Amino acid sequence: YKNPYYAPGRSVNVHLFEWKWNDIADECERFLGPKGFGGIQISPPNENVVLRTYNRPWWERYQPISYVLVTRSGNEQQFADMVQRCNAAGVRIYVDAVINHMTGEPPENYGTAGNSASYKDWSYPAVPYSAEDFNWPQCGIDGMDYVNNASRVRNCELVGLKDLNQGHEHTRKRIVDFMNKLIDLGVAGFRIDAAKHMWPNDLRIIYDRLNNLNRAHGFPSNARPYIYQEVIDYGGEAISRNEYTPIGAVTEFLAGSELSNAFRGNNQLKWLSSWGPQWGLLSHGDALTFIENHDNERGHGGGGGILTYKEPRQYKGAIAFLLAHPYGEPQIMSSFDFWDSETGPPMDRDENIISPSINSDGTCGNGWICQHRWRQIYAMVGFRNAAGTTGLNNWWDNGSNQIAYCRGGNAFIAFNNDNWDFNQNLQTCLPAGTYCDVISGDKVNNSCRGKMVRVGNNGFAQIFIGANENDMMLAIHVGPEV
Ligand SMILES: O=C(NCCCOc1c(-c2ccc(O)c(O)c2)oc2cc(O)cc(O)c2c1=O)[C@@H]1CCCN1C(=O)/C=C/c1ccc(O)c(O)c1
Ligand SMILES: [Ca+2]
Repeated sequence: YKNPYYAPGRSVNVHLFEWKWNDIADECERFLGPKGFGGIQISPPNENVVLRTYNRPWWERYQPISYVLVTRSGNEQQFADMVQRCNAAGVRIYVDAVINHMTGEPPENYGTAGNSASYKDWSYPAVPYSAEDFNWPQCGIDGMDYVNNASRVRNCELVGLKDLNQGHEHTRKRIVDFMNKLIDLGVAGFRIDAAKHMWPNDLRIIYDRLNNLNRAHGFPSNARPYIYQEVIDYGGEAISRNEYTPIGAVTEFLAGSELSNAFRGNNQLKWLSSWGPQWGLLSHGDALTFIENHDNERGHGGGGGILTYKEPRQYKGAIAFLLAHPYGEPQIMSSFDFWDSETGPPMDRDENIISPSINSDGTCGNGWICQHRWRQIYAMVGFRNAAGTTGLNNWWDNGSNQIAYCRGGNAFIAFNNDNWDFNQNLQTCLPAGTYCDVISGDKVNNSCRGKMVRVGNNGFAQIFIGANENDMMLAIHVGPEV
């Protein structure tokens, strides 16, 4: 359950938050495939409640009405078409699975597929779920439960959302059928939303009933779905992410909080020489790493001070470090612009999601940020692919915020977060030759749009990063990006 089954040579997952299936399929063929992305996390594909009263907040997609595959992102046929086209382009699809709960008791009682629910009777007829499928007695999780009552965190309601009982056979069957349908359509795995709120043993039983990945989509035989479990755990709670690592990978929130802290300048970059489990992070094979996610980029997913696209220079630096370092399975966020913690995706007056527009320089418009299309970010996807399975070697630092390291003999990166120039003759570990710094400009048929770096026969090169340059890092690597 810990293998993403990326196509050969690919290594990075991008969360295309709230994108429509048709737009994702197009993006796989026109950008993500060619640029060497490994996979996409998509928004929950199952019917969610229509929260018109709150002006369609982003979190309505985390309030299920049924497992019917119709949302504002598209219908089942468009979903199947997206998976088929993305797999054909070498890009995997991971589904955000909301299986801890259904809706609460919002003013509306119908969903994006037009199905209704009657909350008073605990009835969700389009699944179908009834009272027996939920945890009793009805109770609410309060703040203190997170600290000292693990059972209530699992068996009580998260912000009033009706809490399913994954220990009940019928409920399990409905969940397993939902996930197996997606596997048979060709997806490579799942993000398990709110995993902290479900018993690990119930989850294990559910995972073990999932089908092997569909070989018609290019997966090897007996390939188990990739499972990464959302467990928000900064320490100090009754529930530990270590309860979930035996059954799948886990979202490592400390990666984002620690790298945000370091690249904000609150911790010297030199300390990152020991980055990984020595920092208290999960072991390598268990960790899905990221800077920010769809929840904490809005500032209330805990951890505070997480870097987002709103602070581009430090943000790009932190992402470059995350992607350049061998630790973890990294995921990057691709957001729409927001100005408060509720804002939903860009929509027209009929509340349909508006597609991203693609500008002539390759960036997005129509309210979409498309971080994955920022040169400094997609360049680091190519860097990580080129680094492959190599480790980290030849670490160098200046004792404060200038650092550099190699990935085997394949790649070299340097960072300057001090306020004076980085100007050093360093070992790049690369074969002699001329390389383009992929951060400062694209490499276009063997000429550099940005800086050029000349590596001598001994692997050394003069590395310069001015303190006031647009970006704080310089990255060079061998071979193709894909
Ligand atoms: O103020 C809110 N929520 C209370 C604070 C955040 O608590 C939530 C957590 C949560 C937060 C911190 C934890 O340590 C934890 O164990 C759980 O996970 C969720 C997962 C869901 O599928 C749906 C939800 O409504 C939530 C949620 O409200 C607003 C209004 C309702 C939705 N919401 C939100 O803020 C929605 C947040 C949300 C939605 C989806 C997610 O995957 C997520 O991580 C957070
Ligand atoms: Ca629960």
